[in-house]
Amino acid sequence: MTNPHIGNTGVNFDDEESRQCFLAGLVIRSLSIGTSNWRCAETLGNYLAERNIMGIYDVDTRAITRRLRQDGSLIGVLSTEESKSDQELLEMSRSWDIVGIDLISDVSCKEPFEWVESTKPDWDFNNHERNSKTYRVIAYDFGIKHNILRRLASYGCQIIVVPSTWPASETLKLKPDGVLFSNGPGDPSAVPYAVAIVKELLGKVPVFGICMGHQLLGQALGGKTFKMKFGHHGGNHPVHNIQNGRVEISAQNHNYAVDPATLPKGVEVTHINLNDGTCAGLAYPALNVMSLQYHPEASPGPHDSDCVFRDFVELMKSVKYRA
Ligand SMILES: NC(=O)CC[C@H](N)C(=O)O
Repeated sequence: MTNPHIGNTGVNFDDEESRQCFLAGLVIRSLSIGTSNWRCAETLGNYLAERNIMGIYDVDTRAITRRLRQDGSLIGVLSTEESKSDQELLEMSRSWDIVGIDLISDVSCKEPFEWVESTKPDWDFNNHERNSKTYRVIAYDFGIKHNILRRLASYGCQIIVVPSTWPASETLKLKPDGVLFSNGPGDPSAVPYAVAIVKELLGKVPVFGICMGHQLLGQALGGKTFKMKFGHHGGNHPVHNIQNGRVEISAQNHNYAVDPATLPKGVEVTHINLNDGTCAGLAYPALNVMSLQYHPEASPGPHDSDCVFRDFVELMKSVKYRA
């Protein structure tokens, strides 16, 4: 965390975004000595300890951030074994790399399940123009954030979540109006089985990709993804939505991006990250494809991108009534 003071609001369970905390470790500058928030259910320290997640404080995280901005992402090691020599720690760091590793399999659900919960009315920030029709959506879980499912449900979707390896043929048997490819950790080139599923569904049903889902779509359309110097991580990334000319302030968390120069003709770049000009969204109207590189469902920050869920519903609607 770059913010120096962490833990002052504690942790609440309503804000958890997956069935389990998949964090490997947390590095912060200073841990708040007290918690004060009306939603707080537990302190950050206890939350991590109960889940056996390593956390370290009193680290100059801003110095680390400056180093990473200069050199690009680096591998670090966190250990509780004080007996390890510097040499052993260096060897540990060299034994792991994010590139080429399938991080999806461990976090994806193992069986399909139905999702019904929508955003609680008190928290819903955009309940006008709601679609009353119900659209059936199959959501591929590559590490899906629950708020994506809540937002889809709030926009009138009936959702079945399926594992990352769920065959395209089984999805089509469920006669969906649309398919969502979720966010998920790691290198999109390390999961060719997922790209193959996406490819098989292209053109057969409207699809929406978010983050990892967007990268898998990029590859399925014939494009390439690449690892960025240090990625995009934060709640305030400006994005130019080319379709309506607006700038959206968005939440982003990814290390890879789609290289638009590698995409075939007909694929449109719909969104651009204004910090570095990278591709932040795609559309391929001929195949009813749309995708975003960032998190339209993220609600701790601005809600500028929430309307993309309505766009997906509109896409499903237009295909349904054309058929
Ligand atoms: N948030 C995500 O889905 C991350 C996307 C991808 N795995 C990356 O790190 O680039």
